[in-house]
Amino acid sequence: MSNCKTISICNQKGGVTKITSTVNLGVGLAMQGKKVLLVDADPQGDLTTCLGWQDTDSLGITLATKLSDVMNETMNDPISGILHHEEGVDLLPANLELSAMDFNLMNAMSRETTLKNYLSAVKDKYDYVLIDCMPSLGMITLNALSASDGVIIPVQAQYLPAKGMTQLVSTISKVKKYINPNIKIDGILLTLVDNRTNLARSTVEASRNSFGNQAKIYRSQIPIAVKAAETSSKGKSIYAYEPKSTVAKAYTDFTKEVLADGRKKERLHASDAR
Ligand SMILES: Nc1ncnc2c1ncn2[C@@H]1O[C@H](COP(=O)(O)OP(=O)(O)OP(=O)(O)O)[C@@H](O)[C@H]1O
Repeated sequence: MSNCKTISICNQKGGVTKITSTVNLGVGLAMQGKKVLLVDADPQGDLTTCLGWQDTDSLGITLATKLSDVMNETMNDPISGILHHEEGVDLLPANLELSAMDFNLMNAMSRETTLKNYLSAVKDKYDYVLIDCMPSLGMITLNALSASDGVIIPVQAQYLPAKGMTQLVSTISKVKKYINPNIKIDGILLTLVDNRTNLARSTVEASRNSFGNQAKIYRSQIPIAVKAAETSSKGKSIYAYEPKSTVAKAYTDFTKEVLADGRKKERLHASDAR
């Protein structure tokens, strides 16, 4: 059995730092010696451009290619087309071709598990697969959830998207019931936190109160900072761009929490096996 853990970074609300968190968690895990594959599951290809591949249209092989290969049973080399970033993470990129897949998957034999089937061919090469989900709950996101052991939900602390969260939690519950019994919400990551004001502090507290019963809220919070916003145009993680920043420190702490969850799971498996 593969020891790889697959995590979807998911929230159907846009602009909550899904991409930034995927990059910095991924590179953070790689810095701790883990082998990491990032999967861009958004046709906008923003994770791909954020990591430095600006011209996404020129990419010959993307996630769309891999999903088509699974559907048409034409997969020859699952690893081909995976890109290597200089900070030690691999990337399965995306571009606009992925937008057609939401429709194409509708008619596929195992439409919800096509991505899972692809990942099963590459998982043994990685410790973590992180899937950056698009801000909607369509077929591609359903495929991401069906392939995942865990979900991390970045939430902008200043807003209380209670309704959106309810929808997402209910979708994850349905995926668990009908498709993927192993999935669990690993936790909620409070992002874009501005701790300088009383209002911000009280909204973080309110977020804890309103989401705390749905899932764990990570102790680490990602502060709002211009330097973090700048990384998306630099093709780098925050550790390479501004290693001493509060955001780099916050993502390092968050990475440690994610690793600690992984170790807890390993211990549980080991004691189950005894
Ligand atoms: N800690 C931060 N402080 C300030 N700005 C940030 C921070 N992290 C990310 N940003 C900026 O916030 C915006 C949204 O971040 P990001 O693109 O990661 O969100 P997203 O949820 O993936 O968006 P989308 O839903 O469009 O895919 C980007 O412009 C990004 O550069």
